[in-house]
Amino acid sequence: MRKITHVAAGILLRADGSFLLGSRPIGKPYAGYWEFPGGKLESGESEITALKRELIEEMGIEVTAATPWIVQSFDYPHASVRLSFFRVTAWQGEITAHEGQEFAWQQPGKLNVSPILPANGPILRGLALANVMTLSNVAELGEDVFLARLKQNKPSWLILREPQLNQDQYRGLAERVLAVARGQHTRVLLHDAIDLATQLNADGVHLPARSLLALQQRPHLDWVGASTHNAAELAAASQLGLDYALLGHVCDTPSHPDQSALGWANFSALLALGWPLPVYALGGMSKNDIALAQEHGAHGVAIMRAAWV
Ligand SMILES: Nc1nc2c([nH]c(=O)n2[C@@H]2O[C@H](COP(=O)(O)OP(=O)(O)OP(=O)(O)O)[C@@H](O)[C@H]2O)c(=O)[nH]1
Ligand SMILES: [Mg+2]
Repeated sequence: MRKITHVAAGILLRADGSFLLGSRPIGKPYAGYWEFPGGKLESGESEITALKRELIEEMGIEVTAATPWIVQSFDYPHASVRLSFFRVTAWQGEITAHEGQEFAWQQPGKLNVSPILPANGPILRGLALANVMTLSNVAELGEDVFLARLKQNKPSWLILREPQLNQDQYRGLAERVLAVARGQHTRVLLHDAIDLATQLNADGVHLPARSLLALQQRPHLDWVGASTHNAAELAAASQLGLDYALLGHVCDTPSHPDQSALGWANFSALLALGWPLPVYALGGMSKNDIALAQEHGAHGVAIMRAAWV
């Protein structure tokens, strides 16, 4: 087996959602390619320590707030790398090119520099995901109130999960929700309905764990995510190349009174295994929990009840 090179890289984020790429200096493998600043762990170093050291060395900034995000493994001709990406939201000092590299702030989905390092494709996709994933709640609100709140709140991502409805009822609801969503930039993921999502040209599908485990390959839809509860399900979602996972439930929630909560310690221990896809904390979450969830390695929070009040 090839030796694995451990790398820590930082995604510097600004409040407007833009992130920083740097060009690889002349003389290194893939010179001129764009990457996230960072570099190899020295022996005995942790990922976060390496990240802080590399960003001082390469660009003269001191990281003051960073949370673990995703872990991507990739085989290059010259090396097998395991890249631990951090979201860096605060730093001190002026960004300065210490190695003759160039820097460019970029918006998710609108890159104006190229080429990007081959391992970084999924990372750029993940950056287009909002830090809140919203789950519908027609079951409790009724359809009229739900549709009114959907127009009012305009969530950027919506999972339409209504297991109490039969197929015909769900299809009717999906058509009405999509009609609203298209006018207001809400992306809609249908729940456990790959064929329907394709027929209605929805933005994607969200799979419950049992469907995730039964799938052999990623459905051909733009966005595909899944609900997970443990390492085996996270591994299945990773292997299929899904775009995100929900992991929970983290705290007790009225929707699953019979299942015991993971708690934050188990949640972060599961995420510390290192997954190549962004993971949302699910179960008893509200927007106030975003920072806490990110400190525990999440991309953000998945919210049901609290999203519609
Ligand atoms: N820094 C960084 N490295 C990446 C990214 N994506 C990616 O595949 N890599 C790979 O990770 C490996 C290590 O990165 P590096 O060349 O920055 O390491 P370093 O700063 O310690 O460089 P040095 O060994 O010349 O001092 C390279 O094989 C590089 O191709 C990325 O986004 N950022
Ligand atoms: Mg480097």
